[in-house]
Amino acid sequence: MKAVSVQTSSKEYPVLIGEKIIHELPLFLHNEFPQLTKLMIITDENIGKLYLQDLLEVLSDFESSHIIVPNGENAKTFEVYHECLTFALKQQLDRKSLILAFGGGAVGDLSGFVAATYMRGIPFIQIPTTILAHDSAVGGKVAINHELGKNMVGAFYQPEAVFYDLEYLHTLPEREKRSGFAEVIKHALIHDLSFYEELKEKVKTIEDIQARLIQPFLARGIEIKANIVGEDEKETGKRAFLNFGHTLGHAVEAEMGYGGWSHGEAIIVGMRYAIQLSKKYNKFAFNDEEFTNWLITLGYETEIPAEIPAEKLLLRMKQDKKTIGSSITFVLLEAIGNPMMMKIDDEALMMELERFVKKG
Ligand SMILES: NC(=O)c1ccc[n+]([C@@H]2O[C@H](COP(=O)([O-])OP(=O)(O)OC[C@H]3O[C@@H](n4cnc5c(N)ncnc54)[C@H](O)[C@@H]3O)[C@@H](O)[C@H]2O)c1
Ligand SMILES: O=C(O)C(=O)C[C@@H](O)[C@H](O)[C@H](O)COP(=O)(O)O
Ligand SMILES: [Zn+2]
Repeated sequence: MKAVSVQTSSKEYPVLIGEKIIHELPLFLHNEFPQLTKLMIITDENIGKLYLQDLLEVLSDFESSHIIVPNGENAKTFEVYHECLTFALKQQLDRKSLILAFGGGAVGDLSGFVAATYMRGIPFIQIPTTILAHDSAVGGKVAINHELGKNMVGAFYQPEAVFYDLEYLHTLPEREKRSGFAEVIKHALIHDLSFYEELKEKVKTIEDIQARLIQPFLARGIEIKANIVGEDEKETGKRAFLNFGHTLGHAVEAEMGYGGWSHGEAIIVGMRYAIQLSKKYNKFAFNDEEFTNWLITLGYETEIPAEIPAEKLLLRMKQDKKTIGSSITFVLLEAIGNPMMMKIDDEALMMELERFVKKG
């Protein structure tokens, strides 16, 4: 088992990573929450079928209820958020109750937002089940989507702990492995050249993204994220680096209809775009061709579907949370491991966007 401590100004908590570590949860609850009244598990249809029964057995000492929400981005809606609050009220959760977010990033973001707002905040624990969730379960960004923008309604609200049991990863479909690995690549690009080189060396095909092999990469990604969030919990400065690739990525997700492209698929294209901007406006020396070929071998889309007009993406990017006034601010790289922020004007962005839209 590996443990990473996240130390933010609002809360310190452990991220426990390893196979079968879910069995440590009851003791943690007994020790840390001696007055615990009820548990409410929020999970989705897939995880509900695969693992809910096991989790209920692990938690048999506790009074618990569960709600099953739709899979994927369909969980991050106002309707589902409202249903969760209604369920919590009907179950009479109180301020000594605790929510368990059991699933991928969508369940984690939704459940965290429910926990942050129910009775003005009750504790929650993340039990991530995807590769991507090495990112989403850590750092306390919780949110639901609005049709006008991704994660537009949310909070910074840290979990009490993250129990990352890697056994769950064995059932992940290939597409979800790929999606999650995109955030691992992001962590390497913004923070650590040798980590990036190691990823290229060890992950040559999608089959290499397996639970056992990926464990140290997930732990490394979590350490990188924990360090950044520890310094800047509420994104007043360097936390924005974790948004590398997301300005265009979120625009693509929204424009494709949430869930049309997965989060990781969209930020791969977003990172390629930010890399091009970095080369052009920030003297970033980078072998883009080699990077793109690696992504293609791993099965990623590297271009934006032709049916999405560049103008619409530009408008979406203007609603990015890093935009101040009407200036779109990008996370660019000076070198691998050396990110910075830069405002880029619309004309330059449009010019570069045209290159990323798939030619019919
Ligand atoms: N809060 C943050 O800091 C942060 C960071 C990154 C991403 N996110 C958000 O996370 C979401 C994406 O997360 P995700 O990729 O984990 O997606 P997800 O939660 O939508 O899960 C993806 C799919 O995989 C299925 N699944 C999950 N675990 C499984 C398992 N072990 N076996 C089989 N199937 C499984 C789910 O049911 C779903 O259909 C996006 O909404 C994104 O915006 C948040
Ligand atoms: O934790 C962060 O900070 C991130 O930016 C991590 C991102 O991978 C994640 O997708 C996050 O939800 C994006 O945040 P947003 O503020 O752009 O919605
Ligand atoms: Zn992300």
